[in-house]
Amino acid sequence: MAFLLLKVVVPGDISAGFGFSEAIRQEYRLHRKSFSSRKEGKLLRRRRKWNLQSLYADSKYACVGFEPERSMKVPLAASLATSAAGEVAVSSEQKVYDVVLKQAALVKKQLKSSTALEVKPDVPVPGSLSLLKEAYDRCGEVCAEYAKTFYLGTLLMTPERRRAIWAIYVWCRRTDELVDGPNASQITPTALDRWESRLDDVFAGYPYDMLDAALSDTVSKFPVDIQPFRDMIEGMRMDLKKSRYKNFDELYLYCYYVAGTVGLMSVPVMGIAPESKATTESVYSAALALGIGNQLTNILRDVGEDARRGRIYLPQDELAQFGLSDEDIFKGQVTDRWRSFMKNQIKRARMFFEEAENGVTELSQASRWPVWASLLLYRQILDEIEANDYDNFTKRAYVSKAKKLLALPVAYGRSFLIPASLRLSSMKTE
Ligand SMILES: CC(C)=CCC/C(C)=C/CC/C(C)=C/CC/C(C)=C/[C@@H]1[C@@H](COP(=O)(O)OP(=O)(O)O)[C@]1(C)CC/C=C(\C)CC/C=C(\C)CCC=C(C)C
Repeated sequence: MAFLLLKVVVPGDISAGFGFSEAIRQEYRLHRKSFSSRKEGKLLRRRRKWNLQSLYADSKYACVGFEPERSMKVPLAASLATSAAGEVAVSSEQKVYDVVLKQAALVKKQLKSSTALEVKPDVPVPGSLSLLKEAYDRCGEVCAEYAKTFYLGTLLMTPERRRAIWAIYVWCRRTDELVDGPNASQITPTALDRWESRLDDVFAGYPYDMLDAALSDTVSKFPVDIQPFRDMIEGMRMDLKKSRYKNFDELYLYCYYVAGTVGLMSVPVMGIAPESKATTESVYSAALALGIGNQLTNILRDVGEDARRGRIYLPQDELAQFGLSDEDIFKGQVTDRWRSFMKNQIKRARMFFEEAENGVTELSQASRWPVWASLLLYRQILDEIEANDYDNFTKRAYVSKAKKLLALPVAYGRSFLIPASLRLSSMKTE
């Protein structure tokens, strides 16, 4: 299958610093509060910006509880830092947050321009409807083959949303296969450029094959923007040329590219609950957080496997803070230093999941189950790493079938929770 996908794609060629400072806590609370009402959204956004400006002076990754490097403790304007060479550097979080704002604005614009998030009807061209159905069915099959639990979860969604999510899933999977599949060694930056121009064609309504046709149809019906798709390809480019991450800022950007983007692609399809009072950008931020949490977990689970491929995704400066080096990772011994380092990494990943939780309740009810399932199951991998006494060098943490089965009804139950924005606003008026 992977080979088939590849053939289609490239035809022809082939703290110590983890203290949770008061300033960070405030920003974190403020961010959570932004679920309280759309009306408050504008003000909170302005305050969030302001907070980011002030917080960036002494902290980055406000929601992450990560203490800044000392060199960042200088007044910065809107998270802009001036490098020694005089260039203005924008933090990864700010860059990514700008994408979140842009995505949220796009959806709001579409909402205003009449049709709301209603699915546009199929235009009946003789013969094309059955072809399209076949294309979507094929996407469903791929999804069921690669991600059974997730596939099951999508069955509760409305048929239009379900098939659109399958189409997005398949595009993501194919993109990932380019750099992670069996033929990854043959992938060049040029092949990725070609994949990106093919993506342009998909968005312009000129699909290359059946699976693309499903995505073409999806993006014509839902307010899905091309940017997160482009960014995912950028993440794959990054993976081709980079095997070390200096600090969390670099890792955060990578995680956004390869996983945060999935959240941004999915929300316009999943839809926000009509009764939700959350701001659109807060829901997007939560979606981003879930993607980042998933990817961080993925990285923590696969430390040994990645090291055997010569890759270390863990932030180098944080490893050094715990007296660890690349050599220690390659040796793969579970020492007390490693345990302490891992405890902090796990804590950070959990904070992203926690940030995502309120957002899930804001999604349209029928879309929540697969998202809860994904959150609960992926987060449990962190518990399994702990249960393995942090040996992620020789053991692959996994969630047993029994635990998976147990998580599904829990996820189902949670999908009936009322949106956090309603809970919080009713708490305020009581
Ligand atoms: C309901 C749901 C989970 C929807 C997302 C569906 C979708 C389009 C998934 C695409 C996933 C994919 C193939 C991404 C390619 C890049 C990649 C491989 C990312 C890693 C995923 C897991 O990979 P893999 O299958 O290889 O893992 P295993 O080794 O088998 O464990 C990632 C770790 C990231 C995936 C990111 C998400 C699933 C983000 C989900 C976020 C949302 C759906 C937003 C929800 C909304 C709110 C408001 C919280």
